[in-house]
Amino acid sequence: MNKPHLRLTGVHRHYGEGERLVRVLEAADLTVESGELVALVAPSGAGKSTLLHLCGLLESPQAGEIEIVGQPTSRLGDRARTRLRRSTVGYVYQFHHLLPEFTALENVVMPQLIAGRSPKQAEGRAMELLDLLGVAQRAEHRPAELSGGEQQRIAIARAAANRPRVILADEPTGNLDPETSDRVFAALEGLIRNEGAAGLIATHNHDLARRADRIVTLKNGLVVPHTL
Ligand SMILES: Nc1ncnc2c1ncn2[C@@H]1O[C@H](COP(=O)(O)OP(=O)(O)OP(=O)(O)O)[C@@H](O)[C@H]1O
Repeated sequence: MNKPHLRLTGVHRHYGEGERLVRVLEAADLTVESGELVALVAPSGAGKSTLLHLCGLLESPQAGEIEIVGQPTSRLGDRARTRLRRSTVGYVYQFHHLLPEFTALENVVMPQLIAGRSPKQAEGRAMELLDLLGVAQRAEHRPAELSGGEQQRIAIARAAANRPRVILADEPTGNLDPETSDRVFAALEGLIRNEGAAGLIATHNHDLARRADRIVTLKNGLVVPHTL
């Protein structure tokens, strides 16, 4: 049975104060179930990155609750938040942020070693993911030796390495050509569905957004259903 792996209830997030006050989210609600892919489409400055940062426990709301796999996070201290984030959330950025001095394989192994997996287990999982994403033959290459699409698929493998229950992606195909965007999106989509993660992907690409189970946008500080 599907369970919500990600749930936001009454979330407020604003920046600045007085004349500089920017209200981004006001009592926003959002639920993403296991294995569900939700596309977030909204104009620049609407608050997509803010919403993803909140879901990924990289920022905190001023009010409201964010639950990850049923665990409320508003009262967690910094260490507990970091632990929960590392064990449950995979984050893919527009620019891959791979470590340049390490190979593709090492980049995917690293977060698993931090999570306490043995090097052998970590390598096995990393190769399985690189294979699934069609970049296994690039395992020993460093990021600078890879194309943009390959780098991004390795970043997806890294985000998925610890079997996160929540996969968040902020414009993951923003700097890729249409064909590569398609492959990268398909890779993310496959992982979310096969591994039963809750997926939230911000994208400006309407064709890709239409492949999601649902599309949402941000309006008057709320997360609302959207049709393209
Ligand atoms: N640290 C901050 N301090 C002040 N204002 C901020 C901060 N972070 C974001 N904002 C403001 O919050 C609003 C939402 O920003 P956000 O980056 O979430 O938008 P976005 O939809 O991701 O935009 P884009 O598509 O251009 O990346 C913007 O008006 C932005 O200026």
